Amino acid sequence: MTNSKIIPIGADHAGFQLKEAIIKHFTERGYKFKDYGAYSEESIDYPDYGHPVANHVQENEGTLGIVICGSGNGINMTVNKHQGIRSALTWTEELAELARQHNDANIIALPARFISVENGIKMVEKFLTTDFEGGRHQKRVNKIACGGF
Ligand SMILES: O=C(CO)[C@H](O)[C@H](O)[C@H](O)COP(=O)(O)O
Repeated sequence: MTNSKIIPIGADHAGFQLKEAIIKHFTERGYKFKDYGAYSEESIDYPDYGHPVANHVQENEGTLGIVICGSGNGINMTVNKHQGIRSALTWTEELAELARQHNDANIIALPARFISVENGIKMVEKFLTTDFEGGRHQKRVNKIACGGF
């Protein structure tokens, strides 16, 4: 993915600080974001910030998104309810890379309370710069959509 596409990002209060750090780091490197909030550490509900990111990815083919909450699970579950969204919860760079290479993930979900900011940034870097490998993985990804049931 080039850094010309707008990257939708959303987090709950637990992910707010990591979201801000990611936006700062990558904006300085020429990436552009659509920040769907949250905009502070005031307690709010993660689905309200995950759904807009999923909508953005659905409406903009080829876009990759970022969602963050405390464990990563709640907001990951939220975005995966959307048709065509394949969101991967990751906590290592290799998992972020594999999510793109093997699963063609279009959203990365980060567990802010269990990773460092540095690790979060490294995972996002891998996620945004790794391509789907296709080949044997394409037919498996096609089967995720449950079209055969
Ligand atoms: O959705 C979650 C759990 O799957 C996230 O980790 C939330 O950030 C967490 O539940 C928020 O917890 P809090 O006690 O309300 O800060």
